[in-house]
Amino acid sequence: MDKNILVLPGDGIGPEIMEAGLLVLDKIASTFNHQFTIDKGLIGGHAIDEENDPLPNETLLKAKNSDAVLLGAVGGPKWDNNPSHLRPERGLLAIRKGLDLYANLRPVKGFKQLLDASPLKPDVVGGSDLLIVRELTGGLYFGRPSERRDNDQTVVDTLSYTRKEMKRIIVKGFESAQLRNKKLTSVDKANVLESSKMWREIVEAEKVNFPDVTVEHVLVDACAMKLITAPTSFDVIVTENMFGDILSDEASVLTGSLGMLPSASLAENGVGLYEPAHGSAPDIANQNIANPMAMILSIAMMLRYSFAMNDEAHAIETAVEKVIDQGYHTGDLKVKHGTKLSTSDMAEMIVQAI
Ligand SMILES: NC(=O)c1ccc[n+]([C@@H]2O[C@H](COP(=O)([O-])OP(=O)(O)OC[C@H]3O[C@@H](n4cnc5c(N)ncnc54)[C@H](O)[C@@H]3O)[C@@H](O)[C@H]2O)c1
Ligand SMILES: CC(C)[C@H](C(=O)O)[C@@H](O)C(=O)O
Ligand SMILES: [Mg+2]
Repeated sequence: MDKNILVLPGDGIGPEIMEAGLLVLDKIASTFNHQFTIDKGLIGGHAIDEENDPLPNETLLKAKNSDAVLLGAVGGPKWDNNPSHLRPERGLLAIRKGLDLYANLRPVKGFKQLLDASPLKPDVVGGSDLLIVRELTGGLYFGRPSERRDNDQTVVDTLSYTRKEMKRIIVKGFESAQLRNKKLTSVDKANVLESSKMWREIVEAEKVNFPDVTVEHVLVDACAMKLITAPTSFDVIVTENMFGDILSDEASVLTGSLGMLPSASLAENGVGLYEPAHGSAPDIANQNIANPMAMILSIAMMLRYSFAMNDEAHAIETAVEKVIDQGYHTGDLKVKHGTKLSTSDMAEMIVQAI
């Protein structure tokens, strides 16, 4: 198959993990006889430096005309004091909105060999395997007004959702649960927020269409606690944008590192974007020590969700598992035994395992 992929390496460790990921993609192309044509584009801090725009029009156009988009990460201290329209993160929000990527799937899978990399007890973390389905184009991130008032004495951010926006992500949550272990946890703050009350109503209304799925409602604060005390009680979690952002970083602790969490951002019909759940990790950038596995597993998600290449996706996932089983890891995974590898050596090891 021939596919056109837009690659957006971004900032910080973005280019390093992207290079690692593309080595693996190359190996998939040669092994399975596919042609992946790569075009590159600017986003985030680099785009601000070169085009004075965190998401140049050209990048969005290229993304819309591609078969899928791969993104490294954006952001870094260099741009932290920029005015908000010139922050790298704005580029990320704009491409999510521009492609209508409403559904962000973040699988969290604990590997047996990495149990001791988690600060949590092995008997609590063991067997963790859940999916966070996060709404990605609404809520506080996009609500208007979002501004300072009263001579800088008041600030307003708006949490706004349409019924339609909530329904489509909730349905995605149910469908995802149907494809997994048929248990859906809907996370909200319905004891306080009007948006959450409507969210809960929609979940209740939808559940009749998914009779094989068991549904529970959990308040977000309690969910944060349960995620690290009883992680194996979860299968699929569906939640709004900011709750999903926070819970997914928390859930990464189950895997031993944020560097293990891939993600897929999907539209109703259209191009998907694949990126690690982590950021640009400026503290370890340019040292060839970042963990490339979240990026590599995001590429597997691209193969599965955008190209229906299930065997190819499986080949990557199995290779990652094999390399971990052999005791290889990157420095972020604080395991007691095994061999520590650089970013590029880890990629090479995974390539060899395919
Ligand atoms: N999708 C994205 O592009 C994205 C996501 C989150 C944060 N950010 C941005 O990234 C910048 C840094 O944010 P932050 O420090 O809060 O979060 P971060 O995710 O970049 O880093 C948090 C911690 O995890 C470590 N880490 C993250 N990914 C790693 C990897 N692959 N391998 C090894 N260690 C890894 C970092 O070294 C750091 O100690 C900010 O500008 C933020 O806005 C971007
Ligand atoms: C960088 C930031 C805007 C982004 C988010 O909050 O969505 C990040 O934290 C993520 O999880 O992808
Ligand atoms: Mg985040």
